[in-house]
Amino acid sequence: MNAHALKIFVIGAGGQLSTALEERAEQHGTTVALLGYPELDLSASPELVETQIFKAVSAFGAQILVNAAAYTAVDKAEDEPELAQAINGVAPGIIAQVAARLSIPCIHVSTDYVFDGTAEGYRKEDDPTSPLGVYGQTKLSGEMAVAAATTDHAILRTAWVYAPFGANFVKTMLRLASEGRTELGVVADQYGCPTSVLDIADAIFKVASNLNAKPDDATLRGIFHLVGAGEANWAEFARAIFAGATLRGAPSAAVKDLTSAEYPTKAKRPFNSRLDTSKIKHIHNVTMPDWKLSLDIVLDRLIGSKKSAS
Ligand SMILES: NC(=O)C1=CN([C@@H]2O[C@H](COP(=O)(O)OP(=O)(O)OC[C@H]3O[C@@H](n4cnc5c(N)ncnc54)[C@H](OP(=O)(O)O)[C@@H]3O)[C@@H](O)[C@H]2O)C=CC1
Ligand SMILES: Cc1cn([C@H]2C[C@H](O)[C@@H](COP(=O)(O)OP(=O)(O)O[C@H]3O[C@@H](C)C(=O)[C@@H](O)[C@H]3O)O2)c(=O)[nH]c1=O
Ligand SMILES: [Mg+2]
Repeated sequence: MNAHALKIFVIGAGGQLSTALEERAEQHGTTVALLGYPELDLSASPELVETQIFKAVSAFGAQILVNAAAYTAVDKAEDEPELAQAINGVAPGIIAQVAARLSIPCIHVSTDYVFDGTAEGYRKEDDPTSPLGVYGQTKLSGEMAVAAATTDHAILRTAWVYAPFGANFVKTMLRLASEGRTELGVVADQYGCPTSVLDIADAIFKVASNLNAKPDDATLRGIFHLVGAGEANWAEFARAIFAGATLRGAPSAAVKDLTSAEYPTKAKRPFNSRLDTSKIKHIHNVTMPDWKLSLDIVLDRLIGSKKSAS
């Protein structure tokens, strides 16, 4: 182990992002420690949550604190607003307070669902927020709690996250096809930027290193949009997944375009979730790959490499 390795403490374990951070720590020359459920329950009393996190983070001697935990069940959140608010709205403020007490930067992760998706084009960091549902509302209050607790923060808004592990849209599509579904209806009127969690993790290591190197540089702090390059609607994303599955000899399904009205869900989703990433590129020198290239990497891990045509 590198004695000079940056020490990063991650809240959350077993989720898409926490798993990716753990997996990629070494190749970034960092040492990562994680604390997640069930050892830590972010919906427990704020006093208990703060005590547990403070103890673990200070014992590790962390130089950066990353919150990778969240309540991410968008529809279920409509029925459990208090639980979602405790985890997404309140806990991030406690985590950021611990970072402030220890004088270390806090990196927090948020979502495109803080926007209502009614504006055209790509959203910038200071565009007005207006979440449509409980998940987005609670994530927005988490952003505000972090900002209120410490100026030494980076809030990274990402979207449409997929990974070779955990629960995500790519794995859901592949599973439905492998269960024998030959046609799937998928919404084609919600647009956004699919993002590989492997790219998010790489960006977080870069941002962590920048924050650590320049503790007094305010321009490195604040809100940043961090999504895969390019754009898609969910039906296009599904078609790309199945095209990749076919090339790898795995089961695929035909995709039928649906409107959101034809695919009713408990929570409303934004129609336009496209995020502009020029700020993080300019300030942190983070360039996100095209989502189609990153999808290939994730599909290689999930179902193997492409079969050669000859
Ligand atoms: N997934 C997506 O499409 C998107 C995610 N984001 C944001 O990215 C971040 C990472 O999300 P991602 O990794 O994809 O999410 P996952 O759902 O894969 O992981 C969430 C993690 O939070 C943990 N968690 C949930 N409840 C608690 C609790 N009460 N106490 C402690 N830990 C808890 C989960 O643990 P357990 O599994 O044990 O419940 C899990 O490890 C989150 O901030 C999310 O809001 C933003 C945009 C899109
Ligand atoms: C499974 C399925 C989903 N859909 C639709 C529902 C939804 O509009 C879209 C994607 O489905 P999901 O369940 O992955 O959507 P959802 O859980 O809303 O995904 C969101 O998760 C949270 C955590 C975020 O922060 C967002 O960025 C976004 O990634 O596709 C279909 O149209 N057909 C299907 O067969
Ligand atoms: Mg979901």
